[in-house]
Amino acid sequence: MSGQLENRTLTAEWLRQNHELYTAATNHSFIKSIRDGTIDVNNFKHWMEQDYHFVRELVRFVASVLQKVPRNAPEHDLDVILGGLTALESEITWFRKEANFWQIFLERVTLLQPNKDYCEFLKELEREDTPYAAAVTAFWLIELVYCASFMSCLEEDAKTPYELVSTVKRWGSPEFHQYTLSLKKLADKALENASDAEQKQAQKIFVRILELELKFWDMAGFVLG
Ligand SMILES: Cc1ncc(C[n+]2csc(CCO)c2C)c(N)n1
Repeated sequence: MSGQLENRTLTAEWLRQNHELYTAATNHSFIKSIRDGTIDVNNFKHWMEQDYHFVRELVRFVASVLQKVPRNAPEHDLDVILGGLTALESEITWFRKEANFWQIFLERVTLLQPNKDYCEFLKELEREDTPYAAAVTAFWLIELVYCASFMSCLEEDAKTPYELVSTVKRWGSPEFHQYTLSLKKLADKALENASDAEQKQAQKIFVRILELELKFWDMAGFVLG
């Protein structure tokens, strides 16, 4: 019963409506190459150096979501977002440690256009005129794409290379999946309380994020000489 009820939420409806784009963003050839063990390590390094800088911008975005949590919301709602924000600190530490292992110099990275475009979009979402409903929906989806992508690399028949297992466990773990479900609940609750115009705005942002995620993976495929 709960499954059926869950499917009537707006987030579930938008996932259905954008099934093709969502599948493209979560079954990308980059992820498939990790899953089947054929990944070129240079592609992986390339993704990692770009993603580190993206995650740094994401810190500001998540802080903006935190500020928008309505004051009359249950305490738990603020705690969920705060948990996401604090998790980013260990995320950044992890990136630095991994970068050391892979001999990546994070401070020398040139941001590529798809990354710049995504960070610019985050800046738009950080603005005060982006309502909470749209912002928390965006946050949920950004996390979901990574969770769904990396979960596939942990399936029983996956041949994920040993050196990448710790990476895929970060985002493909059951704990992280639970976290994305907590965010989904917050997003659906906020969307239910939002006006039609705000719902439409959130829906547009939803599609834009899937497009940007797809382009971000595409970027990982290009290895600079
Ligand atoms: C392009 C891009 N999109 C989404 C994520 C996902 N993500 C960002 S931070 C974080 C951990 C939160 O605790 C996760 C899962 C990413 N890294 N890069």
